[in-house]
Amino acid sequence: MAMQDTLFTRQLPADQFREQTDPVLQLENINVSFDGFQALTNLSMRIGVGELRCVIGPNGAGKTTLMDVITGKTRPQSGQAVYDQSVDLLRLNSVEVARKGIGRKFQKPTVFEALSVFENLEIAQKTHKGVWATLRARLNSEQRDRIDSVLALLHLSQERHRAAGALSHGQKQFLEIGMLLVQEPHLLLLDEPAAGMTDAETEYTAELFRGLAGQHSLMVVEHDMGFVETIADSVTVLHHGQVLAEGSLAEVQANEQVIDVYLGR
Ligand SMILES: Nc1ncnc2c1ncn2[C@@H]1O[C@H](COP(=O)(O)OP(=O)(O)OP(=O)(O)O)[C@@H](O)[C@H]1O
Repeated sequence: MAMQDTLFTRQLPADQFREQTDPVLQLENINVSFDGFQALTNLSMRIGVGELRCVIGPNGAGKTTLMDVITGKTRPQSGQAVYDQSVDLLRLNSVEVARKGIGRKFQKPTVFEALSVFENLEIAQKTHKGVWATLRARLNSEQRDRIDSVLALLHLSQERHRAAGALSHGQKQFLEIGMLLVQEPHLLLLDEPAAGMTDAETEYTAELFRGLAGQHSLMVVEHDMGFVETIADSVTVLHHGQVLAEGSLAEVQANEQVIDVYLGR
């Protein structure tokens, strides 16, 4: 069995009937305003099962607000957000959203610096299951195997006993992705994952995401167009809180409005 297979989200009985075209996430006419400022306007988009979607757009376009809505941090004034075709995300808080299988990585890595790499993954795995009380309990072999595969996948096996604070910036970013993967998410939201990485780390991140897609659905917010070009199945361009264009990378790159507001001539 390939390592990637062992990382597959535990299948639900219904999964065998699902197609990649089934939406894992459906947003319909989302509106968010802050004190009268309209941050998202009638925003609709859907992400398919196993799809790798990049979201691009100028500063202030609403990319972070979009992720905040999906993860229960910001409540829209109106609209619908349905996960996995049945879960109404707008009724859930951030913790409940995470438990449903939506993992989010913020731009700045937030690992526990004083703990080892392994302990960071262990805590992520245990707290996800809501078992703070049993934090001292030993991991079962399945959990340990999963941590080992995640360490290998992220090229962190050699660092397992090192304090997370001693890792390079790029390695911390990988560790944080690992902290999501041990929770077996269906949908991963990643905010500028390649920011501050070396060229080699960026290249490996691209390879990693390509490997994760198919087994997980990914929404990647990214400014680095080179990175977007290497990973994107499909791209959504946001502008002034609205979807300006959506399609394959080639399609959005050829779109005159996208060139004007974002890519430049
Ligand atoms: N809590 C808030 N209160 C008021 N305005 C906000 C709030 N959060 C976001 N905004 C505004 O909403 C708009 C969209 O912001 P958002 O952070 O979603 O954009 P972004 O596309 O993520 O930008 P960047 O690429 O700079 O991260 C911005 O004009 C921002 O100033």
